Amino acid sequence: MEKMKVFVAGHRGLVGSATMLALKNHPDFEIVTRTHGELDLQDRAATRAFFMEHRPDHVVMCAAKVGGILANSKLPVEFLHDNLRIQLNVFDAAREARIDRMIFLGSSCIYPRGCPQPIKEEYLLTGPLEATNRPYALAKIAGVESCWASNRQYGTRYLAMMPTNMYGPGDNYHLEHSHVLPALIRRFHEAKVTAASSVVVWGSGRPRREFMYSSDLGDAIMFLLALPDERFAALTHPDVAPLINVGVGEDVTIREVAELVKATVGYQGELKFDATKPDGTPRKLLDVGRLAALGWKAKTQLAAGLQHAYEDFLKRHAA
Ligand SMILES: NC(=O)C1=CN([C@@H]2O[C@H](COP(=O)(O)OP(=O)(O)OC[C@H]3O[C@@H](n4cnc5c(N)ncnc54)[C@H](OP(=O)(O)O)[C@@H]3O)[C@@H](O)[C@H]2O)C=CC1
Ligand SMILES: C[C@H]1O[C@H](OP(=O)(O)OP(=O)(O)OC[C@H]2O[C@@H](n3cnc4c(=O)[nH]c(N)nc43)[C@H](O)[C@@H]2O)[C@@H](O)[C@@H](O)C1=O
Repeated sequence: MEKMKVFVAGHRGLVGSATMLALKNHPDFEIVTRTHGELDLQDRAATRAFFMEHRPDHVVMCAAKVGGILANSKLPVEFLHDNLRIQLNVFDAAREARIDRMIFLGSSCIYPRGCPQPIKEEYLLTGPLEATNRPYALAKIAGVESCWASNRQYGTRYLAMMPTNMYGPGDNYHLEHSHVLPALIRRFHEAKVTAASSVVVWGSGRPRREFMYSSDLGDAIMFLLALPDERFAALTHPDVAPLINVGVGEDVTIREVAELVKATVGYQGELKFDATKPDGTPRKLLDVGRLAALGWKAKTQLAAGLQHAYEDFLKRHAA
């Protein structure tokens, strides 16, 4: 059987590297990658040339401008425009190169701030968005519509996956710009090393988040890539929004997860909540029934995932 050529865009990021790990030894796939330095997806002509030359059978679109709550709040123009530009270039090039299948990565923040929980795919565009990440969410919603419009107009099979908050090996551990878990892993670790008496946790500690270990997302992407054609086609039928949630099905408060990170790192001091920092959306627990009905479920428990993530942090940053 001929191998399926898959372009993993953003293969060195948190999600892209987990996707690479899941695909690596699969005999049915030939993987194509380009680093950001080799191919800037904001460069329209270069993106087009790459797609026309390589004509992959499938694209896994993990390349994006990504960051935590503060990065999103401070750089709204970049989070909107960079993501829109990358997406327009990739979707247009994919159309010209007649790419039939794509998995586009969105995020659970595309759903309305106040929507019922757990969040079903059909709640998209039923209410106002959370202000701290509205520009990013709007870019991602445009990506969902690009998938759907292309499926309707050109008969493609483009699917948008909406993952919950991710963490795992190779995460961004920047103290200001990263997501909550890598930031807390680093802050608790540094507090342990310096014997600091307390660690700052942003916001009130009351928001709830659902956290998924990145290798589980790699596994879910692999599962969808390997679905038989007719089952993948059912998810991308032009009459249905091509949207599928991916998460673990349960959430915790930020205070609870901070306590878990503290225990994982082995820090003995106190937590101090910084109310000057934004809480963001109060809750965004995904309904993962659609993916479960296909036969996929996340495997990694939060405590075990945090342990692996901390070990990875130690290896990369604290040697
Ligand atoms: N992390 C999370 O909690 C979540 C992530 N997601 C989604 O998953 C996807 C991947 O996120 P994640 O892996 O965390 O993000 P990362 O920031 O870890 O990785 C993003 C990747 O995209 C690459 N990239 C960025 N801009 C360009 C560009 N102009 N041209 C080429 N490559 C580019 C980056 O390369 P470089 O670093 O060299 O710039 C990097 O390899 C995103 O779509 C995100 O929305 C969804 C939900 C949660
Ligand atoms: C994946 C997702 O990620 C972002 O949305 P978010 O879920 O709000 O992400 P976050 O991880 O930054 O924060 C989660 C919660 O945690 C609290 N918190 C405590 N202490 C720290 C801390 O030290 N750093 C950070 N970043 N947050 C902290 C923080 O105040 C908030 O209440 C968007 O990019 C969005 O677009 C998106 O898709």
